[in-house]
Amino acid sequence: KEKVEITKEQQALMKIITDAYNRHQIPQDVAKKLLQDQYSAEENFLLLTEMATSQVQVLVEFTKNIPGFLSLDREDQIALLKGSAVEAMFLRSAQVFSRKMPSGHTEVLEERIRKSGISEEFITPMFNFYKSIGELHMVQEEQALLTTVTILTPDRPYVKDQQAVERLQETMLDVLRKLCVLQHPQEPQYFARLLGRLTELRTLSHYHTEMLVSWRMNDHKFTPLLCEIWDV
Ligand SMILES: O=C(NC1CCCCC1)[C@H](C1CCCCC1)n1c(-c2ccc(-n3cccn3)nc2)nc2cc(F)c(F)cc21
Repeated sequence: KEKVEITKEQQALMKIITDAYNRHQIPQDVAKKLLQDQYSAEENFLLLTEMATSQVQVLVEFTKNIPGFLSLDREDQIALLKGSAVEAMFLRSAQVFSRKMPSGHTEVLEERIRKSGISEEFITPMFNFYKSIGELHMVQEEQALLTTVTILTPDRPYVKDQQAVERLQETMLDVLRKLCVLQHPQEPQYFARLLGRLTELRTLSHYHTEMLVSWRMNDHKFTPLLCEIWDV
């Protein structure tokens, strides 16, 4: 039975990433807003575009704290951000949905999102993903590292130096693997389950353009930043 040990530098790396992840929360708590009031499809769409725009800005700040990210080729940094922004947004949405809330709140939140204007066909896969993330009961270090691993995906479109990204991602995967073994000793397959969610996340993210244009309203407006990031 090999003894799993997180080295001093891996400890330091995890602290930098987790602190950065927690520092860059979304300004106002979208869940609280959705629990307070019921909004029209237009208002919900505007809320989504506002939240998504600020999430991209938060993501850019977060990546600056990933050791080694700023040493990557500048254009590759952009390609990684563009390629992971939608996945990072769904991952953060899943983490918001999975937060412990007073009893009954999650049900109200789910109902508000179901009725927000998203077309029916995407509701099930989205909530299946949210619930599968919730079942993992990730600690914040795991959440931060999972987002980092998602950002450092070497095979995003237009990445030139994939090996450099692969080396960074492997560094993060090694820490995440050890953390999973230490945090979930009863579940030797936990790390594999965690990575399996990234496959589910990529599939869900394939729908996002269709989800946007099928939002139950006319004349969908996007911010310039979202036009860059979302293929709309
Ligand atoms: O604001 C949200 N998510 C943000 C984004 C940035 C980071 C923090 C959360 C939305 C929200 C905007 C208002 C209407 C109702 C949905 N949200 C979503 C969501 C829904 C659809 C999409 N789409 C992406 C492409 C097409 N649809 N993205 C996120 N899931 C959520 C889960 C929550 F617990 C939850 F609280 C909100 C959530």
